Amino acid sequence: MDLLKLEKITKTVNGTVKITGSKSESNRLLILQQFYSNLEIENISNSDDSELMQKALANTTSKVNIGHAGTAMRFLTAYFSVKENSEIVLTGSHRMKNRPVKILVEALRSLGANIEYLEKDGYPPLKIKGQKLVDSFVEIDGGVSSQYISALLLIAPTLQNGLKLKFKGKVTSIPYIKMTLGLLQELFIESSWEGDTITILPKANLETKKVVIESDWSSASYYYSLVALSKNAEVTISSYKQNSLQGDSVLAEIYKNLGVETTYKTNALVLKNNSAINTSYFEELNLASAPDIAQTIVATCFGMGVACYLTGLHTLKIKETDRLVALKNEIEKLGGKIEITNESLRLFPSEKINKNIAIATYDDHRMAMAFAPLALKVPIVIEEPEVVSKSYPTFWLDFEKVTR
Ligand SMILES: O=C(O)C1=C[C@@H](OP(=O)(O)O)[C@@H](O)[C@H](O)C1
Ligand SMILES: C=C(OP(=O)(O)O)C(=O)O
Repeated sequence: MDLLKLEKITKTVNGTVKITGSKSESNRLLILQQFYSNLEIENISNSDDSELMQKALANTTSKVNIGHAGTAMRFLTAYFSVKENSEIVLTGSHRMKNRPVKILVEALRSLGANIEYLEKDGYPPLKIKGQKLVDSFVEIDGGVSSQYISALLLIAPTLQNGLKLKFKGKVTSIPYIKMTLGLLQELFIESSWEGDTITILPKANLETKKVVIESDWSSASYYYSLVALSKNAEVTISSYKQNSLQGDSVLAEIYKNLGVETTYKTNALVLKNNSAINTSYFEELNLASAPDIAQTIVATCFGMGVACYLTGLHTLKIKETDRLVALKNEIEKLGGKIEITNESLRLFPSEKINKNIAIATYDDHRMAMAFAPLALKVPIVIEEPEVVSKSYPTFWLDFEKVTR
């Protein structure tokens, strides 16, 4: 097993880092580029998930393997369903074969798609025969993963009559749906969201258009954590926009309560530690809109000895790993006290952190990156550190740059 031993960081965290483009925006725009070939994209993410997406779209064989990339799996299921005269087997890693796609497959089938399960009912691998979908109304459960909704919205403008999508029940991870609508809007595709229904109008062609992708906000979370855990720290990260399409930009507000001040300076974020902590903010924090930063927040709060009660975590169990269980296991190894349910997590304040603990990462990039900043408190070991490449391949180089 590969291990990365991180000595205790003694330096004040300081430096400048350029972070790759948002993987969520990249994977949406890559799909849209297939439909609108004069769309130009700049600052595409260099993450494994976006590289796998590009490879899949360029594929000329009968099988595509998208590894651990959830967005690629879901968006490509919709994409291959409308790619006329194509026939493809879409598969992924062992974990991907256990991440559900039934809600999306049923919605696509109701629009006329031809999709078959090759192993377990409701899960990849899928055999997809692409064809013209004639229907333009779909009803879908929005409470399990917003990726199913985004997948449908991405193909919607190519359908003859566009799409009316009606939600059954609650909707989760809403900012990701808004991101999809925001990108469609940038391509002059008209949409509306009224009550429980999203309507997308058809669009056949696009005038030449360039979109510059903002850097990844989920990746920024690890710098927020480093700055929160290090007095006098100052880190500049680029390139960010003042009006982000990424819901994880809520980090600026959340970490303000952990003593991190964010300033925008010509496309960059300057993060400074001002030690002004507001522990009551964490008495109940609902993360249904920003599930990917839950691990970072738990690790920061643990390192700072701040109690937190996080709710809205119902999607964490079906991500790269069951993130609730993974967090419980690793925080307990470090000597912390933590309780979990299927949708919430309670961390108790702790003063002591065990040294030289090997953190298991469960094929989950965010477990590795979220726990690394704890090296500011104790020497710590990260197992299988290369997992970071799923979203942030140069993470360890950048981490080194600001901490050593
Ligand atoms: O649409 C997207 O780009 C994403 C949506 C979220 O998933 P869920 O909607 O399943 O929570 C998020 O966790 C994932 O990392 C990326
Ligand atoms: C959940 C994530 O990704 P995905 O669902 O796209 O695999 C993530 O990046 O944290």
